[in-house]
Amino acid sequence: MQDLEPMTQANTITHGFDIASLGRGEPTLNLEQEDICLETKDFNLFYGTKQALKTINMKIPRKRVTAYIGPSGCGKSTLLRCFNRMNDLVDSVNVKGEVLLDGKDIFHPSVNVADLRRRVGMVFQKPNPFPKSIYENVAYGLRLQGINNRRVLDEVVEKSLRGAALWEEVKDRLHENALGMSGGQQQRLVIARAIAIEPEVLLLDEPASALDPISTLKIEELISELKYKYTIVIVTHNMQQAARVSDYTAFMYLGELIEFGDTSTLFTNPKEKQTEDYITGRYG
Ligand SMILES: Nc1ncnc2c1ncn2[C@@H]1O[C@H](COP(=O)(O)OP(=O)(O)OP(=O)(O)O)[C@@H](O)[C@H]1O
Repeated sequence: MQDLEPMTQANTITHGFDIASLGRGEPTLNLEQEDICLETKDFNLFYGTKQALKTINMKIPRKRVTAYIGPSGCGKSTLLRCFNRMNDLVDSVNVKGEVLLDGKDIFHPSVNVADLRRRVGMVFQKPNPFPKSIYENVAYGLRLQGINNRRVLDEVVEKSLRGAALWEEVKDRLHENALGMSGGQQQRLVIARAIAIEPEVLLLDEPASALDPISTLKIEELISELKYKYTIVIVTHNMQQAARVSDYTAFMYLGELIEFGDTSTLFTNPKEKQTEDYITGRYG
C-alpha cells in the first residue's frame, strides 16, 4: 500500500472536509503579523449568576474572516453579540474584562453605543428586512443619519446592492416590497443594508442556516468577497462552512476559548484534544 500523503492524512482526520478549499489559496496566515481589529482581554460574561464566557483572550485580525465553532450553548453567539454590545439589551448581563475595537474598550462609559453599532454591523440567522421597498431597506441607515439627497442615496443603494451581489437580480424592482424576495435574496439585502453605512466589522450569526444550499453558496461566495473590505466574524454550526469561508477559526466549549488559529491548521492539525474530538464528530 502506498504511503499516505500529508493531505490524505489530513482528510482522514477531518472526515471528508475538502481540505483543498481551506484557506482559498491564501498565502500562509500568521496571526502575529496581522493588523488586529478586535481584541478581548480577560473577558467574562454572566447571565445573572450563570457564567457564559470565561476569561476569553483573543485577537481578531482586520479584513479577514474569523469563524466561531463549537457545540450548542458554548457561548459563540453570546461572544459575537458582545462585539457590538447587543447583550446590553439583556437585563441580567454583567461583563468583566475588555473588548477593544481598534485598541479602545467598547465597554468604556464614554462609548456611544449607537456609534459602535454603526461601526460594527450585525446580520442574524433569520433574514429581517423591514416591510419597506428594497431601495428603502438599503437607504435606511443613511436616512437615519439625516441623509436624504436622492443622488447620494441612489449611489449608495446601487453600490451596496452590488457589494452584496444582489444588484443584477433586483435593479428593475427596487421599489417593490422586500418581503416579496426569496429568503436568500432577503439575507443578501440585509447584508447590503449593513454595508450601506460602511461599517468596519460585520458580525454574521449563522447567516446561512435558514437558507437552501444554493443561497448558502451565494452567501459564502459573498463573504469571501466582502472580507477584502470588512473584518468579518461569523458564528456557524456548520464546520464545512467554517472551513470553506474562514481564514481563522476559534473553537469554544462550555464558555471557554479552547483553541484559536488559522483555519487550515485548526482543522488539519488541532493542538487540543477537545478540538480534534469536535471536528472529527466525537461530540457536539
Ligand atoms: N438571554 C439569555 N439569558 C440567559 N442565558 C442565556 C441567554 N442567552 C444565552 N444564554 C445561555 O448562555 C450560554 C451560551 O449561549 P449561546 O447562545 O451564546 O451559545 P451558542 O454557542 O451560540 O449556542 P447555539 O449554537 O445553540 O446558538 C447557554 O448556556 C445559554 O443558555
